[in-house]
Amino acid sequence: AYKVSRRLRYKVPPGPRALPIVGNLYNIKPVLVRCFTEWSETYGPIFSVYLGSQLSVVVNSAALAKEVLKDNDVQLAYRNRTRQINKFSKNGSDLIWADYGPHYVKVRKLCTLELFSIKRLDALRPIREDEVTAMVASIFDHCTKPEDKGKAVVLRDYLGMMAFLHITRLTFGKRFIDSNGVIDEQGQELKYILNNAITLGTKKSAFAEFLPWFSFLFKEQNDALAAHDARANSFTKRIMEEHTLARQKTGNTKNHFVDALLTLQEEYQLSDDTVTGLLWDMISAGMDTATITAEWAVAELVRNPRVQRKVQEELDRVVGRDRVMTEADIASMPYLQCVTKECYRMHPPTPPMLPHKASTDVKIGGYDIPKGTTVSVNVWAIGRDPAVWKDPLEFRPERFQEEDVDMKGTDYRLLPFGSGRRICPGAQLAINLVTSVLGHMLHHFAWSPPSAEDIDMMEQPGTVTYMSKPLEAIPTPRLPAELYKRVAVGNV
Ligand code: HEM
Repeated sequence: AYKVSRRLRYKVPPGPRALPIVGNLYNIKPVLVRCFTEWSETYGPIFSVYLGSQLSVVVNSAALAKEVLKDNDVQLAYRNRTRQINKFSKNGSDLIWADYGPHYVKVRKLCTLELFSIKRLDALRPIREDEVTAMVASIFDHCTKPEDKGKAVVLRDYLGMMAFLHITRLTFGKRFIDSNGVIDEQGQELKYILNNAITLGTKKSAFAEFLPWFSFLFKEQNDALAAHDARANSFTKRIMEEHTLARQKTGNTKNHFVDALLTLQEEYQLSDDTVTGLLWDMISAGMDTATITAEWAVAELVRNPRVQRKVQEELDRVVGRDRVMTEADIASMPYLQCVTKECYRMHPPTPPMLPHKASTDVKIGGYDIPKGTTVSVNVWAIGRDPAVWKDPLEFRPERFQEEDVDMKGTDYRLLPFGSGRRICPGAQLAINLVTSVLGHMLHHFAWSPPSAEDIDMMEQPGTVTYMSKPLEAIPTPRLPAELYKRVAVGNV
């Protein structure tokens, strides 16, 4: 009766037929962005989809993205927390899962002014360069072994390790790897926690969130979540204690996030749950995203040798062949920056973004969006929309030389980091890291495909867009051997 009365009161966007109880869980295809893009061709640029009984609205055009992220920014700045996420995030006491309100505003201010300030990003640059050059060194070691010469490497292995070491170092202030290159005991524990979080999110009990009839699975889920929480908390507590001790001993405050948060805890009146939640937010938001973008970028460059050569010409002109590039060189390499942008256009790593939730009734595209509805922006579809991009399926960085399009939230055609008050606070950090990774990879190596077969450019199922098949490519060194050393930094 409630549903019927709601249906009569509201004119919600059209969408695929939803069954009772399961909604559209029965006909959602595994690669979410492709499924949503197909549905937008059938039902229009705004459509409804039911995850169980939860109404979700997906928008698929730049004009509608503006309505969501600008015109109704405040009203759509809540988050939808499932029971499981509520537990993980301690009822949204972090940033990612907090509803918009005084807590959110305070924590967001802390992120903008303190964690992601230009000064701090600059102070943390040596960590980025250290990890990128360490990755280059290990690819070089591998591909120059006589038995591996000319063979393809699985790039994700290297990118994943670099991203793991970078984000954990940035957040927890430690490199969890010993002098033999083996992940130490604490690092193994961290890896376990991260993998377990993914497992918990994909277990059958996670579906119980959408299907109340399966709530008997909650018991199993609750136990697993409590055990996970205890391990993650004890890990974080130990790291925090180590840092507090080191600070007391040396009197020095380091630049990484754990030290920053502990020293600002009183000033910003942050609970322990918020400090812990913020640390894990940075790890979960900042790890896969960089790996995904860099892997797609190299895949595009292997498929487009013309573009690869053009970047290498720019690198040789600006950096030369007798030194290693640094982030400071990026400003002088406009074509490399266009390549990064083109990759974010075609392969945004979190394409339906994080769903926003309506805190009140709003109207989008002339339709009613009742309070409590979740709203997603399909930035993958927008980045490939022929109405706004010429030849959208062609990887052509030159389009950004012809027209400068901002990718940090002011142009609704290109929104890899979202826009408005919930825009990704790590956007500049991510752009710096990915551009630096690409620059180093192309300066140090020429990349070629392992066979004449075209690379599989399909996405993996899920909400983040990993390549369905990890990229394999052959690296051929192009600089003198002494330039392949890790540029290690000490205590940042
Ligand atoms: C390629 C890299 C990245 C991409 C494409 C990306 C993209 C996004 C997107 C689309 C959102 C959701 C925006 C919204 O809800 O409207 C987001 C949120 C967020 N990102 Fe990123 N991100 C990246 C890297 C990072 C990094 C490196 C960090 C931190 C170290 C980070 C931290 C966050 C946080 C904390 C939020 C939640 C913001 C909020 O809810 O207010 N991200 N990101």
